[in-house]
Amino acid sequence: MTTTPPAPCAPEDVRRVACIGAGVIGGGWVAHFLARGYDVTAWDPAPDAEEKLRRLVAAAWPALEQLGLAEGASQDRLTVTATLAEAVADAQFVQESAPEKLELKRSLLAELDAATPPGVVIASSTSGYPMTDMQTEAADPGRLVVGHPFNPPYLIPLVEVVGGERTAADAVAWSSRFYDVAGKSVITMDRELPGFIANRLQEALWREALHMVANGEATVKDIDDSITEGPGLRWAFMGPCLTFALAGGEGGMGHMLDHFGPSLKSPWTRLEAPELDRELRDAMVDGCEEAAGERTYADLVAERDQGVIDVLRATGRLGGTAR
Ligand SMILES: NC(=O)C1=CN([C@@H]2O[C@H](COP(=O)(O)OP(=O)(O)OC[C@H]3O[C@@H](n4cnc5c(N)ncnc54)[C@H](O)[C@@H]3O)[C@@H](O)[C@H]2O)C=CC1
Ligand SMILES: C[N+](C)(C)CC(=O)CC(=O)[O-]
Repeated sequence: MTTTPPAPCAPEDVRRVACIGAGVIGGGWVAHFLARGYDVTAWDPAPDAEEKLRRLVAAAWPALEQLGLAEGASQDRLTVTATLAEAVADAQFVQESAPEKLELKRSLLAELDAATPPGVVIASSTSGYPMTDMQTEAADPGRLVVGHPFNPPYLIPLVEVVGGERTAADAVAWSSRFYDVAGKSVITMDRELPGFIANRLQEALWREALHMVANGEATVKDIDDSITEGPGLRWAFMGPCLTFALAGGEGGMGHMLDHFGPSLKSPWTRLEAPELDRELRDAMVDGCEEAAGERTYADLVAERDQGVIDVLRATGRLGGTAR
C-alpha cells in the first residue's frame, strides 16, 4: 500500500457525508447516516431516485427510532442533488453504492476522485470486487477503500474495510475509525480476499442452496427454515467456529475436528458451482414467492427490520444514541 496525505478532518469531526447511488444499499446508508445525525447529500442518476430514496428512508425510520436516533438526527437533513459534483463538493466522506459492474465502478470512482475535495476518503460498497481492480482509473487511488456493508446498512452493524494495492494505509485506518464513530462494527482486513470474509462464507452456503434447488433436493422454504430454525439461532451471537467447538463437548474444537474432520473431506471437495440457468433462476424466484406468500416487499422489510432489532435487543447489542 502507498501512503498519501490523511483525510482533511478527523473521523470524529465528520458532519457531512455523500452517498452516491441510492438503491437498496445506498438508500440504506443514507438512512443510517441520517439516524446518526449527519448531514447527507445523495446523488443517483435514476429519474425516480429521490422519491424512492425518501420512501426507503421513511420506511426505515421507525426501526431507527427504536434503535435510538442521535441528537439532531432528522430526515430533513437529506439533500438530493441534481449532479454528482454537487453531492460531493462539501463532503467529508463519500460512500459509493452504484451497480456491481466493474467498468462502471472504475469510471465512477475516477469521476468521484476528480470531484471530491482532496484527501477525503471515498469508500465503495462493492460486495466482491477487489479495490485493486476498481482503482485503476483514479488520479488519487490512495484514498479509495472498500467499505462493504450488509443489508440493510441501517441495522446490520458489520462493515468490512479493505484497501487495494494502491490504497494508502492511512485511508484504510481513517475509514475504519470513521465507521466505528458512525456506529458500525468494523472488520479491517490487511489483504484482499475474494468476497472479503462474510460473503466468502455466504457464497459457500449459497452455492449449496442453489445445488439443492437445482436438483429438487429441497425447497426454498426448507432451506430457509433449516437456517432460521437451526444454526441461524446460534450464529446471531456465537459464530460458526465457537459453536462447532461446543460440538466437541468438553474436548472442544480438538475433539470436534478429530471426530468429524475425516467425514468432512467429501462435502468439502464434492461440489462445484451450480449452473445458474433459466430453470434454476425461475425455481429460486418461484420458491421465494411461495415462501413470501401474501407478504409484500414492504411487509418483508418491516418483518426483517423488527426481527433484527429484536435479536440486537435480546443479545444486548442495541447501539447508543450518540455518535
Ligand atoms: N443488495 C445487497 O444486498 C448488497 C449490495 N452491496 C453492493 O452495493 C452496491 C449497490 O447495490 P444495490 O444497492 O443492491 O443496487 P441497486 O440496484 O438497488 O441500486 C443501485 C443504484 O445505483 C444507481 N446508479 C446507476 N448507475 C449509477 C452511476 N453511474 N452512479 C451512481 N449511481 C448509479 C441506480 O439508479 C440505483 O439506484 C453494489 O456494489 C453491491 O455489490 C453490498 C452489500 C449488500
Ligand atoms: C447479495 N449480496 C452478495 C450482495 C449480499 C452482500 O454483499 C452482503 C449481505 O447483505 O448479505
